[in-house]
Amino acid sequence: MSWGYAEDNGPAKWVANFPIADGPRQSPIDIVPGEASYDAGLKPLSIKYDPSTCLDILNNGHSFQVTFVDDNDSSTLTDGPISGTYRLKQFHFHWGAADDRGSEHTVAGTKYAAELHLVHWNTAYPSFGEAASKPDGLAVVGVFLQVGAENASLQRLLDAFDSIKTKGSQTSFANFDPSTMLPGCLDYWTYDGSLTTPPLLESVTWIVCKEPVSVSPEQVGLQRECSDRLCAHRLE
Ligand SMILES: COc1ccc(N2C[C@H](O)c3cc(S(N)(=O)=O)sc3S2(=O)=O)cc1
Ligand SMILES: [Zn+2]
Repeated sequence: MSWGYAEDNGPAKWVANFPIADGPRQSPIDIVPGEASYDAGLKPLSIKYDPSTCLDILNNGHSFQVTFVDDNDSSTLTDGPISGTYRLKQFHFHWGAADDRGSEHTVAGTKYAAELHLVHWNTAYPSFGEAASKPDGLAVVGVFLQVGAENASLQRLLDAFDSIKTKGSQTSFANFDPSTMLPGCLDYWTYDGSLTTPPLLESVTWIVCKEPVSVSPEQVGLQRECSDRLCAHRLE
């Protein structure tokens, strides 16, 4: 039985096959702004994405993932809490069955409708796979999505979701600039954590943006409808 989000293979069961689930730096966490310490040594994030590195969009059975060419430094994350250069590998979303839940991180207990994860790997290591097992190997930028105005950038993704209905399917997806999905203000919370799904590796420097971006109720509905199909395929 592969991992998923159902009763018999969901997060409470992952520790059976991935004992690191009981590790010291597991994500997600509840971010309590009042308890966060201000670090004047932290720099602003420096994000430079090249839309021509956008490759394809795939339905991996748990989410929709947009993958990027990462054989050069065209799309990178630098500064912020990290040192060196991290390359964008992919981004994906987490959402739930209703508008009041879906995000993985919470802010003083508040869940958002969805959460975008932009996954980057440290070029100090030879490859993504190598970096993924190192404590400073990955850096994931998290952006909360809250229900409100329509998000034009997201709409282009949702239109593409229609053509990858079955689990494991993918389709080419070119010239998408993920920085169009970032909030205007890039203030962030940061902590050392892990992948939020198996293999749950404790190799992620989390960088969670304080400002959410908006999605319309219809857009969340569409994503949820797609995810229901994903759920259906999950049960396959
Ligand atoms: C062998 O090492 C591996 C390392 C990573 C992965 N991935 C799959 C994970 O599900 C996963 C979870 C991510 S999240 N929600 O941003 O914390 S990012 C990510 S992944 O695509 O990098 C696969 C193999
Ligand atoms: Zn994620």
